[in-house]
Amino acid sequence: METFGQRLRAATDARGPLCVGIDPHAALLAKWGLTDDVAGLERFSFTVVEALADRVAVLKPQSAFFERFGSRGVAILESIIRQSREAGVLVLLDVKRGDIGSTMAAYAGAYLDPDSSLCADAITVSPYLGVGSLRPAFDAATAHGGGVFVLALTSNPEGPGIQHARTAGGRTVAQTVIDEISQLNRGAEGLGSFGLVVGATIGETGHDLSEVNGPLLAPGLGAQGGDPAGLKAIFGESLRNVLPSYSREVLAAGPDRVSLQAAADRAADACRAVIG
Ligand SMILES: O=c1ccn([C@@H]2O[C@H](COP(=O)(O)O)[C@@H](O)[C@H]2O)c(=O)[nH]1
Repeated sequence: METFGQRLRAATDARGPLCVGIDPHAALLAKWGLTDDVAGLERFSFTVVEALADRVAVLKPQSAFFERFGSRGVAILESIIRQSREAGVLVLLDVKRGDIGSTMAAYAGAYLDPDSSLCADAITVSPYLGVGSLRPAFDAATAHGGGVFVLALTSNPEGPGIQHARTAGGRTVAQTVIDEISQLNRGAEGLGSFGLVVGATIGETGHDLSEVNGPLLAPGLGAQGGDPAGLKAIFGESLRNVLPSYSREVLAAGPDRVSLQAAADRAADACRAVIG
């Protein structure tokens, strides 16, 4: 079975290193001339999938914007995950789950087991209960060829308060997460399937990403002020494993399909110029 890391590498080699987030903000629905309800959510999401599924390496639906419409929103999330995967684009579900191991096993079943209608290629998780508590997600990903991205150095300004704090051993909390994920990718053939989330806004922090050998999701480009030109300072020699991610900056170009595609192409070109 091909691993998630191998599938991601093939996708970025073929289509360029770009992830586009599907974040149906109320403000974007209004900008697109859509109603802030389930019908607007559906039109918005399917338009993005139809415009970009054969163009970008990864689509990243943000679960929160679907959950806010309850079960009918989650049903649309299920549909776009299925349609996107059928169209050949990898789906990273940004759902940021994290809990004690026994509960984490249920989340892993929901998002990484192919028998679930919410199964994606990969998910985001939070290590706040300890990286070890995420073990059921790592095991499910290994069993089913999926991927897991663990929050390490997030793009928001509140992140460093906790992520840069020092543990008893002297390393930062983020470096501890980075090192544990690096261990999981040891011995992987090609790119590992266990990734990290490292914001494109954080600048140079002195964290060592050189041993990760897994994908590095870089959100925060565009709307949050991150710029592809800043990626080298953050990622250094690990630049080749970076998966830059844009949501609002690209989505704001809709609803016209050609404009959405042009915005994604511009973002991909800007990232390719830095990452190669
Ligand atoms: O550190 C993080 C982790 C996740 N995100 C998510 O990415 C998108 C960013 O959207 P933009 O419109 O491009 O700002 C959003 O879904 C966040 O929840 C992040 O921004 N930072």
